[in-house]
Amino acid sequence: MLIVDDVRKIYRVKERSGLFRSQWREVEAVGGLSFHMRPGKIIGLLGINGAGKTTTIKMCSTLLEPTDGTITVDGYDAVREDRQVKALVNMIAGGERMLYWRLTGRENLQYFASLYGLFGSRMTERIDFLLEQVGLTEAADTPVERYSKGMKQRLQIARGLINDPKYLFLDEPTLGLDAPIARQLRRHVKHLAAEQGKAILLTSHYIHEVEELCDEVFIIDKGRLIAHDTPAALTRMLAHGTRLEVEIPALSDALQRDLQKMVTQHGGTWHIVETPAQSWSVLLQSETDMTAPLLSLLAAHQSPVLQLRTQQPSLEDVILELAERRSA
Ligand SMILES: Nc1ncnc2c1ncn2[C@@H]1O[C@H](COP(=O)(O)OP(=O)(O)OP(=O)(O)O)[C@@H](O)[C@H]1O
Repeated sequence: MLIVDDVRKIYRVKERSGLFRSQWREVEAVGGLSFHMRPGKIIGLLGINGAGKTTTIKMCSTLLEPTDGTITVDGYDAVREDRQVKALVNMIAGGERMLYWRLTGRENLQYFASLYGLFGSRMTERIDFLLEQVGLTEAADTPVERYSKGMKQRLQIARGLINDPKYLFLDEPTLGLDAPIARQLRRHVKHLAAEQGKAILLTSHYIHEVEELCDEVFIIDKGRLIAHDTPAALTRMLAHGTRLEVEIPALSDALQRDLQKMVTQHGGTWHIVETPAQSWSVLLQSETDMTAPLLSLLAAHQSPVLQLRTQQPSLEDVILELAERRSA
């Protein structure tokens, strides 16, 4: 298990305070964060304001030392026993950092393998296996500068798996990827956890991605934990109300007046979302379910219902609600 226990990180930043003077200012990037990573589980780290996600990942992967608190990985201390910890962890960042463009995919992997002390036939076997796993066997000997975005991202995955880490950190892994490639990558991440038992920590600005992949979500604001649960429980706990979208062929003044009356009685709101040719689409929001009164109102106006959809609140609504509360 990877255990982050009450970890703080303070950066010291030098700032000019006059023409010839400068002074040090402290920035608390992470302030007393605790969580666990377990085999086969994917946890999501979602941030609100300058949350400290990247700093946390860097501390867990031994690239930065915490100012306070401890990180232990299978019993090894991430600061004192960083060599043992390095063998157990790895990080995959989105974008195109960390790859050497002039080298081929295989050469890139050979370089990173050598950093982990892998040489000879063990290295060749591992690289062949990973190239196969990410579907780059054919392109293995092509320079990376000729790879597409999706191929570079798959090579990043192979790079992050070179030491067969038990704990894997994915920092914005789908950043800038086209939808089909991002979907393929999400499938791969699920597979790594479910089939290979990797413990995965994911940060992403795409909240639907976190919702789809993560067993648990930690929401942090300015380096502090403000909510932690499964995506479903967080959604139930925080996002209130229901949304109804109804499509009708006509929206008379009389119907608009009665709709307004009904919505006011339920303490809700309504507005027209789109007006495709020959129909009207209306979105209604309230704390209580308005389906039954809406249908009887439409029946009273002899208005056919072309479509009726109920939208449940999403994790995205939860994050927006939390962000609003915290800036209020
Ligand atoms: N090297 C550094 N020196 C000083 N301050 C830093 C440094 N790195 C990060 N910070 C500050 O620490 C805070 C947390 O930064 P961090 O990059 O960890 O957050 P993040 O959640 O990953 O942000 P984002 O989602 O914008 O990438 C921010 O206020 C940032 O300005």
